[in-house]
Amino acid sequence: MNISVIIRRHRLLLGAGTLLGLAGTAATLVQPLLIGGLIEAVATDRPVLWPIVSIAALFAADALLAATHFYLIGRAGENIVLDMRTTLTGRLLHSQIRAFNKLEHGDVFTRTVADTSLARIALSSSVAQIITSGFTTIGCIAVMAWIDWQMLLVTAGCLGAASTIALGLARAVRKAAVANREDTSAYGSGLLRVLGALTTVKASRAEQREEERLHTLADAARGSGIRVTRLSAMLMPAMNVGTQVSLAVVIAWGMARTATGALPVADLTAFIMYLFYLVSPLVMLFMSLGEFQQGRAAIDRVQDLAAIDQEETGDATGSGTVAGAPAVEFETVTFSYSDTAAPAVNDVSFSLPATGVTAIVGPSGAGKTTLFQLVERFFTPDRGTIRLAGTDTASMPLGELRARIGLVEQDSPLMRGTVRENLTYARPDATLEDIAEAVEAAHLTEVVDALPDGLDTELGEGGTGLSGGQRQRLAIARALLTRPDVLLLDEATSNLDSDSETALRDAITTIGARCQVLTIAHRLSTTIGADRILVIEDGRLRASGTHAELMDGDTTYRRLAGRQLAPAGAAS
Ligand SMILES: Nc1ncnc2c1ncn2[C@@H]1O[C@H](COP(=O)(O)OP(=O)(O)OP(=O)(O)O)[C@@H](O)[C@H]1O
Repeated sequence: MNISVIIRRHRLLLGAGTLLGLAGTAATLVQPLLIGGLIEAVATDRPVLWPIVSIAALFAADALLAATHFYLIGRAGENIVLDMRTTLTGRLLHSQIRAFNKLEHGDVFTRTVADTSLARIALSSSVAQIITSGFTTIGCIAVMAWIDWQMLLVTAGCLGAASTIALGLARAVRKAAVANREDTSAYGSGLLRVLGALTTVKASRAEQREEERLHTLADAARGSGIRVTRLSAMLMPAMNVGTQVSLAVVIAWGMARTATGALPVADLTAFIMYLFYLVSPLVMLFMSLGEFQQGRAAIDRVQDLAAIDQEETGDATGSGTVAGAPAVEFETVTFSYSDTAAPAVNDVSFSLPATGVTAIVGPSGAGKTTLFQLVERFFTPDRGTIRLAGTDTASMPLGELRARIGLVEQDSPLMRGTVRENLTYARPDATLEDIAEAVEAAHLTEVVDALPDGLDTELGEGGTGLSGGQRQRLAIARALLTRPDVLLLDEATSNLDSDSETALRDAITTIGARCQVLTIAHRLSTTIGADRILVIEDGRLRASGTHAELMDGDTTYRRLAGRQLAPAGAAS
């Protein structure tokens, strides 16, 4: 994301808002001169109607310009934040899984929600404020010098000292505010971490410990927040003292000079009014500079996140299928998660026909899930080729590749929403007949019929409201709705009751008749019923065959089958 491109896109609104702000400032600056003129007219007995009308018109113009300036800059700011958030969410959704896995979710949340807001303030109101306050400050000083340069020197001395203190304070406020943002972000991340595993926290009786940890984090945020308030609280009084001292000096010296006739009363009044007008823009200038600095730090954080590596979507050169080709083919595929790690998949080759059930078995950490990640192109192989219906997946458009595959993960992520919304997530245009067919193939018809509102039953976060087995079969039905050529299924390791287990096995058999089902099997009943079994160990394909063949010929399979297959303590 390029911030200057985003600003350029909104330059019209920002420019118009700033121009109106400047016009409003000019209107403010003329006011004391006109009031001085009015005083002079009264003093010299000249007609006062015209000065009064001009002052009233100027007040009205000032109010109108200020309101329009505020609205336009606010609107530009909201447009900028929308632009940044839309770009960021797009970049995150299309990011490479490898890069995304490295991110801390709480931090992503803070950058997307809070930092974009700070960036908005910096890019819209702070910049506009710096320009208009700067203009007012320079304008006031210029007019004051024109009225009486000696009194300006006195004022500059007093206000200059106060400004130096204020500048130091503004810098300290900025530093403290950055620390406060980091502390708040740490509390947010901590909270997200705990809420994401609330059942584990409860089961581990860690509520008290987590409460204390979160309290410590929240307390750190309170501490830095109080520091921001303490420093900000001194900013205004520092400027006020400067103003009061300069005001006292200007009034005393000015009155003495008016008494001798060296300074007209109207000039003294105008000078004092400019002195008042000068203070608030000066404070605003310092505060806006501080805000802008804070915003710049936020912009850096947003830009950092937006630079996340993107998935290659691929071109159309790899489209299409080759008639009669195997559904899935691995040819000497090798893949490591990092340069230093041992290969998670090592020189694996196999070929699977258009239909049937293939079970993958192997000890925990053998590389079974990694095979799925490679088929989906969440990661790309270091060596070798993966083909889907005869076409190299590396050259296939990503959308086409994933449309041909159905993926059902072990913990079957369902989302908050109705059963129907969950089912049609990958195919929102599915008809009622399509839904009924997929639900039937996943052996879920009776379950859905028994739900209080059928397909319209609301599920909780992560699909709560259904049993683990039902959740996984719902995920299978969801995958089936896209009519995939290949269904990748990571069987749940959790113990299913015998009804659920039978339903799952029957569903796999039914679906195996219409596409290739590649399942990471944790149950003996699945491998016994499979057309072929691939035994994976240490990333290598060590054997393949039917249950009977492998029981005879492969020691690893025999050992796993003896343990009923699910790797002991598997937690993948
Ligand atoms: N995202 C990742 N980053 C780095 N290493 C990983 C990642 N995912 C898996 N690994 C490593 O790759 C190897 C294979 O993991 P994989 O998840 O494919 O095994 P698995 O056979 O599916 O295991 P399980 O049966 O326990 O689910 C393991 O050594 C694991 O530590």
